[in-house]
Amino acid sequence: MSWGYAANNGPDKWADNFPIANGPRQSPIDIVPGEASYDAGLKALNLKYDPSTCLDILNNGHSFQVTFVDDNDSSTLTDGPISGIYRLKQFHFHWGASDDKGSEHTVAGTKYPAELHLVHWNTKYASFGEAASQPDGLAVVGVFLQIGAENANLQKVLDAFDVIKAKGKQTSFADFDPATLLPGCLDYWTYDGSLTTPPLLESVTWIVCKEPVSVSSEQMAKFRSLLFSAEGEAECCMVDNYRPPQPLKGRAVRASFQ
Ligand SMILES: NS(=O)(=O)c1c2ccccc2cc2ccccc12
Ligand SMILES: [Zn+2]
Repeated sequence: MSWGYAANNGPDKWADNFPIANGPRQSPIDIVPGEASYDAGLKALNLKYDPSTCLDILNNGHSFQVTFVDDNDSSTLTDGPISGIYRLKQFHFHWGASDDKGSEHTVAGTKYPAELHLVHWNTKYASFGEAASQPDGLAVVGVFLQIGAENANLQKVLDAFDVIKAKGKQTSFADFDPATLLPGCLDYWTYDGSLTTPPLLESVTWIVCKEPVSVSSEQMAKFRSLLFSAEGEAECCMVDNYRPPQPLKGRAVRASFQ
């Protein structure tokens, strides 16, 4: 039985096969703005993405992801809370069965309907896979989605869903600029954490933007048209693919803004 988000293989069961699920730096967390400490030493995020590195879009059975060519420094994250150069590998989302839940991080208990994750790896390591096992190997930028106006940039991604409805489906996806999914203001909270899905490796510097971007309720319905299940299996809607907040265990959450 592989991991998932159902009652029999979901977040409460992950520790059975991945004991790190109860580790000291697990993600996501509830971010309490009043308890975050402003750090004047934190630099502004420097995200430089090249749309020509966009490769394909895949339904991996847990979410969908847009993958990028990462054999050069065309699409990178630098500055912010990290040192060195981190390359963009993929982005994906987490969302709920209804608009009142879906994000992984929460803000003083507030859940957003969805959360975007832009996954980057530290080029001091030879590959993504090697970086994923290092405490400073990965950096994920999280962006909350809130219900509002239709997001025309996001729509380009949603328009590809019809051909990746089932688990394992993949199609080419070119010339997409993920920077168009970022909020205008890049103020952020940052803390040391983990992948929010098995293997839950504690190798992620989390960078969570304070400002959400908009998504319409109709667009949220489109997210929910994807399937966890593969072709030929009983159809299972891809919804509620989020891990709930985990214990902070003494970690500091820093803010790049006052
Ligand atoms: N939710 S997540 O960003 O932790 C995450 C990854 C994070 C770092 C590296 C690889 C990751 C792959 C994921 C694949 C599916 C869902 C979340 C994933
Ligand atoms: Zn994620």
